[in-house]
Amino acid sequence: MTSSVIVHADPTLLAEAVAARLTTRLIDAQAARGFASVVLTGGRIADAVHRAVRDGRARDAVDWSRVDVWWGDERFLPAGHPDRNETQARAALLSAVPLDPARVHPMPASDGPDGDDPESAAARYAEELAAGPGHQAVPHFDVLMLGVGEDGHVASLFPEHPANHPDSYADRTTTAVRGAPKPPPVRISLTPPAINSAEEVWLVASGTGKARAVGLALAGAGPVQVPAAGVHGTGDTLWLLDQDAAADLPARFRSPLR
Ligand SMILES: O=C(O)[C@H](O)[C@@H](O)[C@H](O)[C@H](O)COP(=O)(O)O
Repeated sequence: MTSSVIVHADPTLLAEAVAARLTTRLIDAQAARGFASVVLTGGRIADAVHRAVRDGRARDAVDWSRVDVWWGDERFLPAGHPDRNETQARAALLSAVPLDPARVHPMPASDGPDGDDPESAAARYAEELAAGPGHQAVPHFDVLMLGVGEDGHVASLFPEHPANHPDSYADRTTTAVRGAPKPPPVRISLTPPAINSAEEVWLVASGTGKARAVGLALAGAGPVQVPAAGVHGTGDTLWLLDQDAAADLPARFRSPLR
C-alpha cells in the first residue's frame, strides 16, 4: 500500500489546495458516475478546508444536489451543539450550497432517537451506512478526509484506546468511543475497515505539533499506537501537509527539491 505526500508552504495554502482538490474530485466523480460522495471530519484544518471550498468560485461547478455527505466521526453532543462536527461543517460549508437534505448523513446526536447511548447511536449509523448507495456494509466513498491529532489519532480512533483495537471493532463499520482523550470524551467513529473502504483517503495536517505523529505514521508505526498509520484508500492515500507538519518526514517521502 503506497502513500503520496504533498507539502504546501503554509496552512492557508494547504486549506486552499485541499479545497481545490476536493472540488475537482467531486466534479470528476459526478462526470464518471452521476453522483459523488465525501466523508467529512472535524477539527481546525477541516474547518479551514470547508470554508475554502465554500469561498472558491469552482464550488458552483459541483452539482451539490448529487453529493452524498457522511461523517468519519462525531462528538456525541446534542443536535446543533457548536462543538459537533456536523454543526461546524454546516456553518462553514453545507448551509451555503444546495445539497439534497436526504443525501446529508450526520451521525446521531446525544438527544436523538437513542438518547444518551453512543453504542446504539453508532449501531444506527452503521445501518444508515449499509443502506446508502453502493449496497455494501458501507456505501461507495469517493473521498474520505481526516485530520491528524498530535497523538496520531484520526477520526475518533485514539492511540491504545479499546475502540481502536481490531478485536473490539472486528468487522463493524462504526464504534462508540468513551473516555476519548480529546474533549468531548464521548464520540462516535467509523472503524478502520470502514475508513479503508474509501477510494481515496486524505490525511490533512498542519503545524509543528503534528510533525512527530505524521513522521511516525509514515515510518510504519503500528496502527493501535498511531491510528493514522492504519488508514488508507483502496485507490489513493494522500498526506496533505504544510511545511511545519512535514518537518519529520522519513527520508523517502522528502521532496527531491529540498
Ligand atoms: O472531532 C475531532 O476533533 C476530529 O474529527 C479529529 O480527528 C480531528 O480531525 C483531529 O483532532 C485534528 O484536528 P485539528 O485539525 O483541529 O488539529
